[in-house]
Amino acid sequence: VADAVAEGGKGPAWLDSARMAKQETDGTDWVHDGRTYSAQRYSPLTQINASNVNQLGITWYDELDTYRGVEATPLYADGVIYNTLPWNITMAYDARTGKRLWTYDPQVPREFGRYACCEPDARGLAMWKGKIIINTLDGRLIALDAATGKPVWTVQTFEHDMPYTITGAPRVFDGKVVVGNSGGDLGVRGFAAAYDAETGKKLWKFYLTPGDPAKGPDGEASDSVMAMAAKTWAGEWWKLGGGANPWDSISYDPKLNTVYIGTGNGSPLSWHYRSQSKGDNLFVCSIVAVDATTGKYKWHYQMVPEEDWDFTCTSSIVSADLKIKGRMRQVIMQAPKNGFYYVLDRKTGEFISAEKIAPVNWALGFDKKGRPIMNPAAHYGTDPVLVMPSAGGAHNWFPMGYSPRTKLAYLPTYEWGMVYARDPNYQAKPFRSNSGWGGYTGDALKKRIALQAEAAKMEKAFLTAWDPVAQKAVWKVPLPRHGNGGVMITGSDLVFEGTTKQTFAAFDARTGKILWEMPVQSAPVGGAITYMLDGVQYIAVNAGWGGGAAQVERGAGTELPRASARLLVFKLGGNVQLPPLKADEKIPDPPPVTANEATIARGAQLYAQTCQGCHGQQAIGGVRDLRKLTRAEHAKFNDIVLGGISKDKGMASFADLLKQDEVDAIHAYIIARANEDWGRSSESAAPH
Ligand SMILES: O=C(O)c1cc(C(=O)O)c2c(n1)C(=O)C(=O)c1cc(C(=O)O)[nH]c1-2
Ligand SMILES: [Ca+2]
Repeated sequence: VADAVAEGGKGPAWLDSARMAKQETDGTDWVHDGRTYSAQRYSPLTQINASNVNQLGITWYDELDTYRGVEATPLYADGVIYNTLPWNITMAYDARTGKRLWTYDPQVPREFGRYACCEPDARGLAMWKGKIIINTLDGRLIALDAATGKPVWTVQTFEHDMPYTITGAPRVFDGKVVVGNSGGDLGVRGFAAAYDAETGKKLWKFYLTPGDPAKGPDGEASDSVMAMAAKTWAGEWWKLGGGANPWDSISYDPKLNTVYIGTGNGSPLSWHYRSQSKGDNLFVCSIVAVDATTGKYKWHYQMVPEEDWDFTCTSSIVSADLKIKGRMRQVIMQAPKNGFYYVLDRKTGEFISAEKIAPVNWALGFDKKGRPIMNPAAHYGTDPVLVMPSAGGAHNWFPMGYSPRTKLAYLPTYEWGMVYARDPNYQAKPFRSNSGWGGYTGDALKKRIALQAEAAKMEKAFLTAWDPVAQKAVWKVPLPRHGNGGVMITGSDLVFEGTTKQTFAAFDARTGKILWEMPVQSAPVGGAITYMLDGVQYIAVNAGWGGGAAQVERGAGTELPRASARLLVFKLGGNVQLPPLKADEKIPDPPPVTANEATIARGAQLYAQTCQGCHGQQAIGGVRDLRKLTRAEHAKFNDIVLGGISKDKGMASFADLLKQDEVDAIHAYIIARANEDWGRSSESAAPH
């Protein structure tokens, strides 16, 4: 890459602290997940603006050859775009031509796909001093030579004694790579760890739930902090690990030398089964601040004590300096799944304010210290309860942004509720989905269906502009359905977002007026980036619908026919057309239903626990719509599920998890679903 040489001639993607600091005012590059350490996803570039954005068009695109969700925010430096896909397949592009310079496939063993709740996604990558740094679903952290894509060092960040995965981006903070992990919905012990970006040497590890007290200090967690946390738990929580996985946002303040770790739900998800309905369960659904050098605890703020709903405080953690009540405050802001927008002092962790971004009923308000006043009625028993928002979140991982010009935050919001009840027959199973929910029958099932129908009536989705000082929405643009993408904001006051209409759009940051919108055949869900090359401003985004929101849409039968994922690059006057969308494949003649109803019902339950993460609720859509299996594929069902013959396509054998009669029940369920929807195309499938 002849001209891909940074200032100082140190080679491509030569990012160091000095160049990182320059990003604050210089919009040429996009070198960090959230662009700068403040993670505002704001670029000062103004060449593309309200007067010309209607001329924006595609200048090149690349076929990414996957129907899985592409959630990554790409990076750009020195004429090269870096991108990462499901299974952590990573590539570099010549940004002038769109030609791939290298592709690195870390060969993630496909059986790890089953431990990813919401597809084997990768939300991003990092760079440091000529290296591109990725993590992998199976827990490796790999530094690649930015020029060649060849590994320079590799470390393993966890053992495989529990079903850990990684989907979040690694971040480099002044030479330290900080990584989190996932698995809170299955049962693991969440932690964050830091490594030296140049050598891969481990620097620190911070556990986010306490371990088995009988085992004493585990050598890596701070004893006094873990002792404090252990007091907030009951029972034998450590058996499933406790959860609190930092599966998305981890942020940093260089001046305070502080890393902010956003943590997820507990394992199991039900507070009753996790901790006997006792205690706050630190550090579940919290932001934990640690010293960047040592990993030592500084402070924490727990957004959801007594977590019971798969609320998650892993969403974007954005820093800004705000004038609040006449005083400049250094804050961090987060809109986690739980429906509130939080503003905290990033030095002390002091709670400044929180306000609802969507209907909420699990909390009734906040006390003086910022502890939520819990609504006891939202803690469900075996009788179903409608809780707002839902496990999908009023705002999930879709990147939030903040403009220092408009002083507004921008984020996709979602109004909905979900019916929760405890499964009376729950048995913890390692390496499986462990919610402790469901198992409804009889009257409980009837009540659940009625309550969920009520919740469906209030379903709304928006792009929301939020004033974090006044704590109120300034404008909201209604969008169809859940799962709208992350945002990117420019110095010309444009907000870019991918929508569930399968468009990429620009909004006026001050009014929400839509200024430009282009159909792109798949909803871009991750964050877009913008950069300057040869005096021209470009915008790049992955259009690859998928992830947790897509599962819900599939279950509701509202997923649109779409193209395989693409990296799209736009500029003013770009005039490249996408090829026409292929006609939707109809459900072919399925084998007849021969199983009895009980077997099909059992198959439905096993399907929900084991298959729907990739193949969609109700067997609709997903990476392969199983209603569309051919007769020949049906005949090979066992060889695929137990024999692993489709391993190369990402479908590893489930022989260690499923017995023959279970596979037969799942197969019976899929055949029943195919017969129900036979002759329809995916978008017209009836919801159940
Ligand atoms: O508790 C966890 O460890 C965990 C992990 C992940 C993940 O890694 O993708 C998600 C969630 N939880 C989750 O609750 C959730 O809603 C979710 C959505 C998505 C996605 O990629 O769309 N991932 C995850
Ligand atoms: Ca979760």
